[in-house]
Amino acid sequence: MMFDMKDAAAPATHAAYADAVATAVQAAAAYYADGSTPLGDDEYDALLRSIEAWEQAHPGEALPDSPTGKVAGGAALGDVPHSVPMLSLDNVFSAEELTAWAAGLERRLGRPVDGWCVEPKLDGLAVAARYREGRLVRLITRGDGLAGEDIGHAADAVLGLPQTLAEPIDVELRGEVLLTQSQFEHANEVRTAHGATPFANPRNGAAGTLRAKDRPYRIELTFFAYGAIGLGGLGHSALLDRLAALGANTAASTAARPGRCEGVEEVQQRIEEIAALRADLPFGIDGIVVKADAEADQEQAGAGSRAPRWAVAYKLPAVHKVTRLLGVEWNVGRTGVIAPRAVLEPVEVDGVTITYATLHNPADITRRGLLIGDQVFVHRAGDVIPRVEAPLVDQRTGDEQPIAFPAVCPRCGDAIDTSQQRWRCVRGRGCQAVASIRYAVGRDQLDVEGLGGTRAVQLVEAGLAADLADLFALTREQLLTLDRMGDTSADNLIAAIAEARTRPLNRVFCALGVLGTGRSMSRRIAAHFGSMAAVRAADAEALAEVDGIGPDKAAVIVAELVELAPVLDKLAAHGVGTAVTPTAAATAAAEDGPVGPLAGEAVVVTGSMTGPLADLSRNQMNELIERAGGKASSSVSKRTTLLVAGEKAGSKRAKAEELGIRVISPEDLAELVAELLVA
Ligand SMILES: NC(=O)c1ccc[n+]([C@@H]2O[C@H](COP(=O)([O-])OP(=O)(O)OC[C@H]3O[C@@H](n4cnc5c(N)ncnc54)[C@H](O)[C@@H]3O)[C@@H](O)[C@H]2O)c1
Ligand SMILES: [Zn+2]
Repeated sequence: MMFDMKDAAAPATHAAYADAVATAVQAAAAYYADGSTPLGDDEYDALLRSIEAWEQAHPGEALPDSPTGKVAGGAALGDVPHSVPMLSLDNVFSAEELTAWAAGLERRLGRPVDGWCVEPKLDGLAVAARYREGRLVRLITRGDGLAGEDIGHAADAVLGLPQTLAEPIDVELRGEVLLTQSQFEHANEVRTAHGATPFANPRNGAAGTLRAKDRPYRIELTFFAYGAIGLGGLGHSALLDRLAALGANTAASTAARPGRCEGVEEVQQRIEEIAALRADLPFGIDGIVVKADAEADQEQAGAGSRAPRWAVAYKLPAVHKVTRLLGVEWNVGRTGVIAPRAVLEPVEVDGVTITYATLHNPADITRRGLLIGDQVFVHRAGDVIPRVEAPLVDQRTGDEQPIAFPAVCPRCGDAIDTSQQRWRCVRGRGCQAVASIRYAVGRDQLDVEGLGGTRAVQLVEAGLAADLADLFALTREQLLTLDRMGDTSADNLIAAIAEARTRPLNRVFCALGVLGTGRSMSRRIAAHFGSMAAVRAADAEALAEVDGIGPDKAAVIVAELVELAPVLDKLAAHGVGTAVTPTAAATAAAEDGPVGPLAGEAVVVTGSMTGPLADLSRNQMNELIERAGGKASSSVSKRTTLLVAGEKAGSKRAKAEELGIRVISPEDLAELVAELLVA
């Protein structure tokens, strides 16, 4: 199967072994007390496996407080004795281990197992619920397996755990109590509203809630029954049906319903099915439990001191991991929604490294009580976007900082509509329009003078322009309808726009604001394809041929261009960006290599320009160099062949001299490319 947890190597020395035991004991104590462990479950499991490995290699030397072989690792206690011990489960981590385990059970029985039951391993806490004449009289935790804690005070708030059964019988139900995802979200909302610290994850919340007494608020939990004492004569799947008939909630009410399987192959298949459902289940599972279904098989197999021999947990990779919240970014979507995103210290969850997680909306941040610098639980399952669950409040150092909420739209600077949970720029879609027009008319793109600041806002608000292509359709009469727009400014603006019509392809492309394509990438794309039509016709593979575009970026560019199709069509209709630039490839093919006064040169420009080049921006300089057949770049390296050093050239000049690179002045360069300057 796809899940594989490598056995950790045994500690090398006795001291390392003792350290490992101490770490595990501490983690388990925190985990069973209120779930506040700093270890992810897979880290704990790996630690336990390494402890086991050492103990197997050193028989008789195990430390007495070692967690191996104990229910709850010996960390939980209680004073209400259990009628029948409440055991844990042995684990397997792969299809091979499961097959070996099943074969072992059949060897022990001396016959094939008479059917299996496969069900979700609910990620909560085991409880025993005692009923007398059908009425709930006692609710107890698992504790150390022999005795647990009385948590009767919490019974009221546990949904799916009936106060009265459908029949007046004496019975003890066993099952799991957990917080569903929505119960967890609600719990943290209620807790932060009461000034209490949020729960780090649902399991932690379930543990804390079951224990707590006299809280000024109520948090609901959910019960799933999966066993009973006193309902003999039934196989496991029949027992589950009976529990449901008595009125208890079981996993049969969920998409991951328990099912009987005949052979191990069928078991494997159902495991895959339930694993695939995991991300969409409204509650957490940390594995899948496989049980021999027949009562006769169960009785004959019996139990060890920690776990039954007729059932096993097939563990799924941990979906909760602890990492650090480094910051929060606020991104404005195309419709103006302002969404916060958590920036995380990279952490691997289920084979994928995560650096971002969703925070949904500002209320969500408040509800989770997050601070920058917090250790947080992140959750990732399947292809769902990872989410931050909550901080580990007792790991705080005091250096954590509050998360700053934006006061104005981070994209256009206008006000934010905070009346809904999802914050939105008051401009809605117009926010994108203003920002994208402002970018498009910038000095290094279309360079339209007189369209900065409020003019772009006015055009968008008057409905005269929704994107950069609309600028080319503007008439003098339309402009004159705008506030504070006189004849002269209207004429000037019309003239500036007319001039922008003739901008070369690289600048028009850059003006589109396609993700990941700044000035220099736009130059490369323009040089490679030669026309907007060729860029639009390119698929990801063709785009990936451009220097610096990998397959991921190529796919993003293709997707963005598809979205921009209406804008590109309008631009083409206005004749903007349609001029054909001789492509680098065509030039090379025709002339056996690039041509021009800077052919073959890798050029870097530094310092301020003087002489004939004094007025050129850095972008214009780079364009000039490329028109002259050179390759412009921004940093000096061994590949650089020419440095143009203007006034106040600093470290780049020093580095070029150190590398023995030819250094010339702006005037020298102007002379070299004089032909192009005249044109
Ligand atoms: N992160 C940590 O620091 C830390 C510390 C201690 C333990 N743990 C985790 O706890 C687990 C060990 O705890 P455990 O002893 O409670 O055992 P377990 O969780 O591996 O398995 C036994 C438990 O599974 C539960 N369960 C859920 N669904 C069930 C079903 N359908 N049928 C039967 N039982 C079902 C029951 O509560 C049962 O007691 C390990 O997986 C470990 O990762 C983590
Ligand atoms: Zn905005």
